[in-house]
Amino acid sequence: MSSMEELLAGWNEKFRPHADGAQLPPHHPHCLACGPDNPHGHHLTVHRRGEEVHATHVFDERHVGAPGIAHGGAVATVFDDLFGFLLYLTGGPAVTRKLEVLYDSPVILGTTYDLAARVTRTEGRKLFMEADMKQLGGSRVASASALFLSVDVTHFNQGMPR
Ligand SMILES: CCCCCCCCCCCC(=O)SCCNC(=O)CCNC(=O)[C@H](O)C(C)(C)COP(=O)(O)OP(=O)(O)OC[C@H]1O[C@@H](n2cnc3c(N)ncnc32)[C@H](O)[C@@H]1OP(=O)(O)O
Repeated sequence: MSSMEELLAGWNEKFRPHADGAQLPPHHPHCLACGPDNPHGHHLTVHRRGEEVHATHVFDERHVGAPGIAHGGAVATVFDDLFGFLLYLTGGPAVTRKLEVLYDSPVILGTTYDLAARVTRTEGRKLFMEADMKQLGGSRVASASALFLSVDVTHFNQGMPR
């Protein structure tokens, strides 16, 4: 089976309907944000909650920017990937065209944060999304908005070894 055939076979399984409350599958085992087999990754676990996706996350020393504080790029990575989990609810592949992050307060290493994301609007191939990151039961530390564009699964052929 070629890599592309394997990708397509796995893809169909991932896009089956997921029950409310269910843990959603990682994009692939080595995904930087959610892949369980990526030693540098965030190992994000994400659940469906109604029409939103939710995660709790603790940034660690691998994600450090200023001492004790998460790197802004690491925070953006987690938001981008969380948006990627909404595709299991919208039912088809899409990729990030635009991502904007607002950093309200430093994201502190070793602290648990709650994240939630939702689709706010669709327009043809365009998916507009919003997300926020909060201290547990507390105030918002960052928010993000994104535009994803739906693509055919053959889009991912561009990353296959030649
Ligand atoms: C298991 C497997 C793992 C699968 C793993 C999935 C993991 C998800 C992980 C998280 C997500 C990622 O990191 S994804 C990786 C990062 N992103 C990427 O690599 C994407 C790179 N960019 C691209 O490949 C391309 O630019 C696309 C596909 C995004 C768009 O190219 P295109 O298909 O040619 O589309 P294009 O004609 O430019 O635009 C389509 C429509 O959108 C509009 N449009 C374009 N940009 C904008 C904009 N900023 N604001 C408003 N509208 C816009 C256009 O005017 C047009 O409107 P109209 O004329 O139609 O009205």
